[in-house]
Amino acid sequence: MTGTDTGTTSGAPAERPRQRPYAVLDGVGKEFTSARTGERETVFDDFSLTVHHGELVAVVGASGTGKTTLLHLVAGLEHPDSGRITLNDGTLADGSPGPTGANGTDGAGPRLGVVFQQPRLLDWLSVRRNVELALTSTGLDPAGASQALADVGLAQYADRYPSVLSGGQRQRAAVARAFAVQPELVLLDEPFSALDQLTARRLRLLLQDLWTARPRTGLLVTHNPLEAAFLADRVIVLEGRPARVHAEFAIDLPRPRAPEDPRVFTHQTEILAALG
Ligand SMILES: Nc1ncnc2c1ncn2[C@@H]1O[C@H](COP(=O)(O)OP(=O)(O)OP(=O)(O)O)[C@@H](O)[C@H]1O
Repeated sequence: MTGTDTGTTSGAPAERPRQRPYAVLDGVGKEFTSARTGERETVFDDFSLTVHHGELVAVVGASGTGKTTLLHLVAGLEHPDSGRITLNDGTLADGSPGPTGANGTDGAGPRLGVVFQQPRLLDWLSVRRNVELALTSTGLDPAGASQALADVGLAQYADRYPSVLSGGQRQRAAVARAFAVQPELVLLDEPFSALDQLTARRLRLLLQDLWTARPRTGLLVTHNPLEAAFLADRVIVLEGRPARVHAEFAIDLPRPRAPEDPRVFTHQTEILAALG
């Protein structure tokens, strides 16, 4: 394991942060009805995975294996048909039919920060207002928006509208919105795959800076083995239908990491090989 920790500042006896489970999927099953054939597709069957406190787990795998579904299950956007999902020891969802919304909970689940492939900003609000809205809707002080935008290098663009920003700046704003709420869990769904290579590289470095400043717990879905090796503490390779963990890699490198570090490259090569 690396030398980073969860950022917990309490003087409690040294805890092993990456050994405490945070997100636990236990025997999860998930089926969909295929829009094309009308048949049931079992994406997950008896699937288990644990993400530990302070750990960033990257999920890679061929298209259609269920990476985004996995993220949606953890976000509470999809409900498992069977099994159980717990976040920080609280049940997020179990396989029983329950109320919709926050996946069968009373809606007071843990605070999530989510970054999607597209920034999903509200075009009629300034960047600052977009971030403020995330803060107020989670009961936080909107004044935190300025710092969150400064943290991603957007201080001087705070009062502009998303439409006048570049794609990279918009995605920076989306990252600011996700991190502004001080999330317990960060969910990243191919966050940089819509950007050109240079911009994606800069955003990865930014994400690493944010993570190094304050390590968090996270799940990153990506098609990019370099991104997985560079950012994650652990990489899982999903394969098959129903999906199973075909391979798993611990990325035991200290942060900050350099994308061109040969050790990152070695892990990238291993992941690529596992992807076949
Ligand atoms: N809401 C839905 N309704 C019906 N089928 C769905 C739904 N969501 C996902 N699926 C199906 O579940 C399977 C897994 O989809 P998912 O998007 O999780 O895969 P993925 O690994 O993220 O793929 P990609 O890398 O292409 O984004 C696919 O066959 C998809 O069509």
